[in-house]
Amino acid sequence: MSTPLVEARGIAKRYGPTVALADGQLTVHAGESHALVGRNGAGKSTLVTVLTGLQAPDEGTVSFDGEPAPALTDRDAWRRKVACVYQKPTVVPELTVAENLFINRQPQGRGGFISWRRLKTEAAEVLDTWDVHVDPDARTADLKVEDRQMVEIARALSFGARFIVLDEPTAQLDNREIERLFTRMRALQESGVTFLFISHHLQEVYEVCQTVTVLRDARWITTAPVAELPRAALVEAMAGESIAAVEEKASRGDVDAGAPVVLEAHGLTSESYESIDLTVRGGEVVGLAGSSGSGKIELAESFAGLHTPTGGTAQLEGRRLPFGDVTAALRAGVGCVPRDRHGQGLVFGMTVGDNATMSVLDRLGRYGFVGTDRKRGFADELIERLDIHTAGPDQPVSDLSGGNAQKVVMARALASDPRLLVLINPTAGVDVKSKESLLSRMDSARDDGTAVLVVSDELDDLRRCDRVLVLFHGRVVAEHPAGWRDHELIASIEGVDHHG
Ligand SMILES: Nc1ncnc2c1ncn2[C@@H]1O[C@H](COP(=O)(O)OP(=O)(O)OP(=O)(O)O)[C@@H](O)[C@H]1O
Repeated sequence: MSTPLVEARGIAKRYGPTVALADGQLTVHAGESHALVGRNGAGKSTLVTVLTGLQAPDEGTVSFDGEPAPALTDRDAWRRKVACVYQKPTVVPELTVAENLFINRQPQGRGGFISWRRLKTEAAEVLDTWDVHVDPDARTADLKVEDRQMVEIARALSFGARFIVLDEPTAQLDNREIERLFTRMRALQESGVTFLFISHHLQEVYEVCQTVTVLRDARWITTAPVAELPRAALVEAMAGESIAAVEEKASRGDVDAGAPVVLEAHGLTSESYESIDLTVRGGEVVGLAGSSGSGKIELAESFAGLHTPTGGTAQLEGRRLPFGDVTAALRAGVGCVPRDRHGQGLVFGMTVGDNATMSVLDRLGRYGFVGTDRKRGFADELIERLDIHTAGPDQPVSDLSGGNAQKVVMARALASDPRLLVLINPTAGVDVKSKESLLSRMDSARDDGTAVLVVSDELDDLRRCDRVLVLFHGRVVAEHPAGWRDHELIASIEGVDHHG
């Protein structure tokens, strides 16, 4: 067989007592799209930091095309080999696309000054070569996520790298954008680009990859052509147990039509949506679906104080819900899993336990004093209930894997026993098994009579809802009671069965 483009052998990496990787292996051949999958905390991101030269492994070797990887300090040599496009942008938002493409290597004109004209022409050339339709003069912050990802890919390719790691690239994209990304990936693959694709959406692995590597508990488990590893076997490799145990079916009881209305909104309007009327009863789970510009996220954020309507009212259990104030919304009884766990969800300098319990400190102890044991016990219970992979409540949240950090956000939203639970893409970045445990937390909140509003691009999440409202250009255009067929929901999300 030909020399692999990338080969990592026996990679070990420890952080103090935590073994992030004990035996990481990866062999990627030129021209393939290779999936890297595993449960939250399995070691995927750790392997990527080693493969991209951001960290040296404690043990093991990496080679590219049969040659040992460059020295860690030789950043230019690494840039010519590999790049990773993360969920969080690595481009500078305030700069233009052209400036980002040539950051730190601007073409120089006469007298050593930066030649802005040349910079723009060369940027346009790079974008053109890789068929990226983005204005080089656009401010990067104004780009849509999919365009920002393409600019990052083009930048990596312009350095000479032909191996691109995509770390959960679909997490913030809607269905149509995902299809476009896959089309671009296939085209780039034909031009000789090789991808390592990390995703918790296994159907995507089957759609766009030819080979898959599974990590579990910090170890390499298997590498196989995707065609030879059916879904059940793949989940079993990831979870170490059979699929039946992982995906026990959810039972969804009917909502009590006489249950009291918990949330009632009238005529809600903002720059993102218009004239929205909405009611959610106790024990009811209402889904909000729509494409990325539909206003569904802003609408849900309005109830948690994260987005401010310009008109209309909302009442929570008969009391007016204050807008634009997160603390007031929390006090009024709203728990929220926000869309951005980095910006809105977690305090990264604090421990897992402090983050999970910070919204309920006043309830854990009187007069602001909280017994450490009490808090610890409460945090331990949340960690256990949500299956959070951590060394314990004292571990800083910044040390957690992405999916486990998301579970801490969920723990915090549930800790205050909210009357209304607002969940925005709650299962983003969460592995198959943890997804079940998160969704079953949603089910038990419903059983306790909580009203739940969930925004998601995941059909699996929306299937758990009693009804799904579809937004299109800021208006509710369809309502689907539970039991809808996938194609019906997708058609109304895409605006096919109505005239928005
Ligand atoms: N800087 C760090 N300090 C301490 N522990 C860390 C650090 N980075 C990662 N870990 C630990 O290493 C383990 C592997 O984490 P990693 O981020 O590689 O997992 P992952 O497979 O990418 O998970 P996810 O799917 O949730 O993103 C986890 O237990 C994590 O808590």
